Amino acid sequence: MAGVSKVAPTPLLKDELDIVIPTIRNLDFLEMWRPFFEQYHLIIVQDGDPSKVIKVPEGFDYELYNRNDINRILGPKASCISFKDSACRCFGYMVSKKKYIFTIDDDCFVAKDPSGKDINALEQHIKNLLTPSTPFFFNTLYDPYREGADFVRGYPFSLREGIPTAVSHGLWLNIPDYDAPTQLVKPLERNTRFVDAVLTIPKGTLFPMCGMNLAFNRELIGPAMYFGLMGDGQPIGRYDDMWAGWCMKVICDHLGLGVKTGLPYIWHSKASNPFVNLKKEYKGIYWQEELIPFFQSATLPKDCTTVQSCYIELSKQVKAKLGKVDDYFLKLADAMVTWVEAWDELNPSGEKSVENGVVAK
Ligand SMILES: O=c1ccn([C@@H]2O[C@H](COP(=O)(O)OP(=O)(O)O[C@H]3OC[C@H](O)[C@H](O)[C@H]3O)[C@@H](O)[C@H]2O)c(=O)[nH]1
Ligand SMILES: [Mn+2]
Repeated sequence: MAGVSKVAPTPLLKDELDIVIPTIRNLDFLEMWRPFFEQYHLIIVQDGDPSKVIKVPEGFDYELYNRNDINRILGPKASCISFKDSACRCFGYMVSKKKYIFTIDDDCFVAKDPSGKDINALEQHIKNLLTPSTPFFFNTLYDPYREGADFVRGYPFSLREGIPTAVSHGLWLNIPDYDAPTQLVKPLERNTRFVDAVLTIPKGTLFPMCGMNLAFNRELIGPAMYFGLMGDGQPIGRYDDMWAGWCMKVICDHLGLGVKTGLPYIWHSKASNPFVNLKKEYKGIYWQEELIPFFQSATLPKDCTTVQSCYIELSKQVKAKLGKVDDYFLKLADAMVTWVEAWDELNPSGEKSVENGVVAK
């Protein structure tokens, strides 16, 4: 029948996916997401003062962890989980028992597409994660697995099967995720451009991963999604997701896993204070000129076939090569090891080898 879509509906994955929210405030923002989120289990990571009561709207199924809970559950290993920084969200990844994670900030709302339709960001992330990635050869018509698109002429047929997708990186309308200097120079700039595309990030290419609107396959890449030590007592902030993205991408490239960016958009409503952000970011702005070459040249041995072994190997290289940049990286390298140890303690199902993107049973 004309006009009837033959495309199978996107699976809800409602029993296979947790939504992780880092927060310091009441979660009224969930009211706007209710049609899309109400069927899912939420993991709320409450940052800051544990005695503060976080109000969650009625009807949501959730577990909430504050700093006392993190300390109780992890004991001394809690030292690897940031305090007073959104990086604390990674604790939610660790305690989840589900195959997929979607993490979103509490100042991110439902955006509308150019037709005015509400965007179900979660549905789009699920589509991105359930369809393969194509990091080895660029498809100029963007996502070839999308309805109404395909591989273009000249695309090798031997590469059209693609590889499993580990990470889906969404974007933001309204307040873009700019660094503090850019925010200061362009305080009124708003992102109004809706680009209707999903791209695989090519193998060997790093990217700035933002944790605001992010989903991933926890079974494929979970142990690499450590949002590095930031916030209270740390010399840097707002590089937690960047650190995770660089470590994750090196490991995905090594194990044959894919990373996508683009749709879905959320509406980012609140610009955080650029002066506060500058204080948090400034060391990262010059450190990253040494960090990026490190990650660009990082190689992992063939016998690193699990995410955990890759991550431990990467932590050794961080300690050996970035300690000269600042002692902070010696501490971060140790925290990376603590994170994996804590992950394995809470997820005793054991390390799984990943060969060319396929998890060994
Ligand atoms: O100490 C804190 C501060 C905030 N949170 C929670 O983290 C989420 C992001 O906070 P906010 O929207 O205020 O900051 P942004 O600058 O917009 O965040 C971006 O940059 C920093 C991070 O990389 C973040 O992922 C980016 O989105 C929000 O849910 C707060 O409640 C916290 O847990 N602890
Ligand atoms: Mn925000």
